[in-house]
Amino acid sequence: MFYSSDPSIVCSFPRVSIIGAGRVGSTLAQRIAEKNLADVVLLDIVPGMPQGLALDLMESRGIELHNRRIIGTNDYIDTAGSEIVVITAGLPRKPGMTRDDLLIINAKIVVEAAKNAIAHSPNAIFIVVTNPLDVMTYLVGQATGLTRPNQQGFVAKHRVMGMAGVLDSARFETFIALELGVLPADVKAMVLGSHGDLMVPLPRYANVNGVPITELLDAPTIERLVQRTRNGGAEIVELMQTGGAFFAPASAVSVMVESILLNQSRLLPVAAYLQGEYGLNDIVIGVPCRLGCGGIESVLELNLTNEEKAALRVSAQSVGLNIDRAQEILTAAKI
Ligand SMILES: NC(=O)c1ccc[n+]([C@@H]2O[C@H](COP(=O)([O-])OP(=O)(O)OC[C@H]3O[C@@H](n4cnc5c(N)ncnc54)[C@H](O)[C@@H]3O)[C@@H](O)[C@H]2O)c1
Ligand SMILES: O=C(O)C[C@H](O)C(=O)O
Repeated sequence: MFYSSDPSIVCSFPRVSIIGAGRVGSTLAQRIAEKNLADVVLLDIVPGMPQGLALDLMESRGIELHNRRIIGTNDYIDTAGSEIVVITAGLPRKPGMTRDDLLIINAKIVVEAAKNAIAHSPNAIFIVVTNPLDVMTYLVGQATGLTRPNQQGFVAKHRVMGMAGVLDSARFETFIALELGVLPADVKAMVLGSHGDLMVPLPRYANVNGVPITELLDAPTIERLVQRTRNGGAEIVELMQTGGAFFAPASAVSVMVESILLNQSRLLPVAAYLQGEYGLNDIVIGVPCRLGCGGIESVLELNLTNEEKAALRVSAQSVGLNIDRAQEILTAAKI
């Protein structure tokens, strides 16, 4: 016997919209659905493609034992009311390119995506993935208005962030675990700064179940692992020849989504809009943040050495130059 439902009770799962249903976007949709975190809307400009991916993912639900809905679409109207919007739309780099070489082409795509998404989900938290990551996150902050003061002078910068540090840290942890032959989950590391050659891995903070790696590895070995981490994205681009990494990037975004939706307050390296933290202003760069239901709950200011501070500053300067470049291009194109 079924009881009739009370119409005032609305049972709904959170909704995460993913703009760009390519390799990172579609893998992320799978991770979110299979972790039973949220219903997913996959949006892409290619007609039929996100719809096909969504149907394929829906058909795996009975086998994977979850009941999350996955919708594929080319229309932002279907993203309405999303708690989180993840932007992966844009081109990946090819062998020989830097991430900064994607600046011009991806800036326009990302700004358009951000404007469309916030128009339909005004309360959403934005997670940017598209490269060059720090600059794209800055542009999303501007395009959505989240990093500008509203009429009451309030800046909703906690609702916009970029994913890079979780991935770069996972790479550093992987290389440490491979070197030492230990379980990857026992290794903890933190990589700050921009998502590029000037990223700032922090060996001082890396450890295996609390034992600092400086007690387990000699300085030249640590330096080799740091350099491999800095080159981690390019290493995969060179091997694959047709685009970049997507399994680990999707895992990295999914832990950020999880920490927000489940209000876990995890301390993760996140590309955040800074207003004075670490002596940096009006810039997006990777720093340790607590992620909870409101987005970025706080930025943790580590007691960095002078050398680490200088590396972070150099990293931020290069992001700043590219932000200026992107803004000139967008202004010239009247976007
Ligand atoms: N931050 C990171 O750590 C990280 C990690 C991996 C990839 N990335 C970046 O993420 C981006 C996507 O990578 P990918 O491997 O998924 O690439 P991909 O080519 O597989 O997918 C990109 C998708 O974006 C879509 N797209 C293009 N313009 C669009 C628009 N205007 N609106 C909606 N969709 C649009 C394309 O049709 C394509 O399906 C790249 O810029 C890549 O460099 C960043
Ligand atoms: O390296 C790339 O171009 C993709 C991504 O930023 C990565 O680090 O894997």
